[in-house]
Amino acid sequence: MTVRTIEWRAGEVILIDQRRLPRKEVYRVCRNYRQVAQAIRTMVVRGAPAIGVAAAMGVALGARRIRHPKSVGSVMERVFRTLEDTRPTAVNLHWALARMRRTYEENKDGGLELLKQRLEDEAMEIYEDDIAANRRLGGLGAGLLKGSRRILTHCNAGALATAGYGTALGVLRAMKESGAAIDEVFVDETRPFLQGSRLTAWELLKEEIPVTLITDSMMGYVMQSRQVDAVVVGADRVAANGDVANKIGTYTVAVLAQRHGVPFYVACPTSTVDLGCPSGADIPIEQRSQDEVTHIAGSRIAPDGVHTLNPAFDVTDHSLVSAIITEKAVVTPPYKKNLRAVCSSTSLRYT
Ligand SMILES: CSC[C@@H](O)[C@@H](O)C(=O)COP(=O)(O)O
Repeated sequence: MTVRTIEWRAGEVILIDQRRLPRKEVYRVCRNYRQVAQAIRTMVVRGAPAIGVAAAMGVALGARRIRHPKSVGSVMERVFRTLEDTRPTAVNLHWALARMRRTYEENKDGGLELLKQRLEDEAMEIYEDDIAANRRLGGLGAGLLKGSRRILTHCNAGALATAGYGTALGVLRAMKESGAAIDEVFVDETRPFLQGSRLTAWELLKEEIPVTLITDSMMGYVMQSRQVDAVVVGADRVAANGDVANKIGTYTVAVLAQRHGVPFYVACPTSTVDLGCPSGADIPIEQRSQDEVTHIAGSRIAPDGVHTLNPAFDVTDHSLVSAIITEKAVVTPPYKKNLRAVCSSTSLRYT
């Protein structure tokens, strides 16, 4: 099955609208960088690697529409700033924009047409690199999870959350491709945005991987009743000490996994590791609209005027993480030393 999450087509960015899944497969066409920024902000496209790729394509779109060489500097600064400000937690967004900015700096004096081409090439390379990284980490993860037949995942870390293939779901895909038996994948629905029930369940069904949907409040029950052999989730940012920011509720899964002796794995490309961020306490946590909590699919489910909280992510302490599966290696504790060794030594600080 091929899910086309994101595509560059002759100067347009085509995105599957993830807000409409699973009921409708609708594709949105972004013709300028502002539309890409809006798509990221409103979760048409979501998932750390996918929003990084979308932002990179947004930069290429921004450059493409420049007509006068004199305005390059001011327009490009606006493009970078607008895309930077879309979502704060997923470091892949800032990582991809840093890559695009380097390309911009290296080519800004070489003529407008060349600059446009170089930015488009770089965005396409970020796209291809992400798929390649997912495939590699999927293979490494499949080796690590060998023998785990009942797996639990949270949120959506699939093809929809990346340029393709997926991270946590990439591991499951690679397991299936290698002939490993998967008896059951528990997917919790992941309130409030329901990435688990709407997106992960949809992807796994299409992939013909056995999926059992549970509500978030059932996680403890399935672990306590010994129905789960391993947990694998994605990540939005991994700090230098191995603390992991991921979708709200991940911390709860990790605590339960430790309580019940279930290994808790994080699957992410090294573009999700932020060596410039010392610990989870330094990761900015996005706070989203209260409507996501008070409404489901447009219907109000809470009384008018109720106070809500809507942090989109939480941080799982590295002591709860059994291993971090990247495209370069499976990283185990001590994370501070081993993450630095595995990732490149470049240590940019992304905010
Ligand atoms: C490979 S995706 C990893 C994470 O980005 C994913 O688990 C997640 O938390 C997505 O959050 P979202 O708010 O849907 O963008």
